[in-house]
Amino acid sequence: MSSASKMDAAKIRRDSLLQRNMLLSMRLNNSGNNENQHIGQLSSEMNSGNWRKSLSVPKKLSIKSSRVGSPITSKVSNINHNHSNINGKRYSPDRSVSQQHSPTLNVKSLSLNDFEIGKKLGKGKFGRVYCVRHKITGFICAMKVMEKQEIMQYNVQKQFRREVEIQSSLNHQNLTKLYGYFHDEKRVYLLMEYLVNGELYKLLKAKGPLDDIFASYYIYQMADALEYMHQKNIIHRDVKPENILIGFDNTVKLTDFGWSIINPRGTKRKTMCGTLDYLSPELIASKEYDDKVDVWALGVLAFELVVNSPPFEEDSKELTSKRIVRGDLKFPNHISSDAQDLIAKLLRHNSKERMSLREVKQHPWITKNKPFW
Ligand SMILES: Nc1ncnc2c1ncn2[C@@H]1O[C@H](COP(=O)(O)OP(=O)(O)OP(=O)(O)O)[C@@H](O)[C@H]1O
Repeated sequence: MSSASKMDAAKIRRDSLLQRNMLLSMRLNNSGNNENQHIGQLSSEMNSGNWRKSLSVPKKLSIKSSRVGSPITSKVSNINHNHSNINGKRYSPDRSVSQQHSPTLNVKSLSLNDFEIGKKLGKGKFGRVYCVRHKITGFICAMKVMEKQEIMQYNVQKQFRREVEIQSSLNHQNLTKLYGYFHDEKRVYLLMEYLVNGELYKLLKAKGPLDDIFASYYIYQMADALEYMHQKNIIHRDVKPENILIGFDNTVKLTDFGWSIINPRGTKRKTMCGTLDYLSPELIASKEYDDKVDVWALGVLAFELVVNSPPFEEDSKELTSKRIVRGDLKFPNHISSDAQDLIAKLLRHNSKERMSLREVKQHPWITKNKPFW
């Protein structure tokens, strides 16, 4: 190895360690955070309502460490400093995430009292997500807290059950893992893998557009995740940067399975869903569709990563829809010809002509950039 590449390798290792240490030095505290105090006061007594009914979540919580080994020098290594600003207890500095025990916990027997509640990571339509630490094992994960009343009020019990069932049935390095869930009188708590570097959407806003090395690495990982889902007859239906979280070493993970659906091979769907900029022509035209809608969304994602805006964006929804249906795709001059070729092959109006996810992973844009990941 040349001395320059040795230095690069050392820097990559340092960046990787820095990220890991940031997580380890995270402090968790309930003080000064009313919402957290509120959660802390909750009764942890479990009841046996309908919430458990028909859910096939894993009985055991088997927690594994993050992947170790760094690819590209981290463009995201600095975006997460806010995660270390939590006041309170400090984790033991001599235990890295990868060295944490892999405890096997019975999820059903867990309660809120078993966790220290840390920083609020975000808020969705039906709940808030916190970084939490399991008190006995020291394991860190993300906890999504949802009010039962809200779930019932909006009549989304069925959608919620499906989301939990689908997410807990998936096991892939580029899909956010759901370890399990428990509930008490008022709330349901989902325990998920904690993705330390937040949403891809925020990275794009802060540092986009991405260069081909980063963008191709992210697209490769998403293609692999979607191929795995499609092999299991599951369509995600809401691929977009807001639903992609970044972990260590630029690992990206698809999340939010709220729109995901099990779609047996050969059958077609009709429900309109997703986010306009990422909708395929067949969805816009309310035609029948299949898993190729995710392939289209991957093309929109690839375009957004390298250009920093979605390909058919216009001032109004109507104009955007028209451009999508027309297939009015234009590339800025600076986009590499390999990237253009891949994106154009993903954004084919006729869904049958869209490139397969396997072909995506072997496309020259991917293979030429792979050595630099
Ligand atoms: N596993 C996780 N690790 C780290 N941060 C997370 C994790 N899950 C969610 N978050 C953060 O919490 C925010 C809220 O997540 P949540 O899943 O509740 O809603 P959402 O997917 O953003 O929106 P919606 O509920 O509208 O679909 C996310 O935007 C993300 O920033």
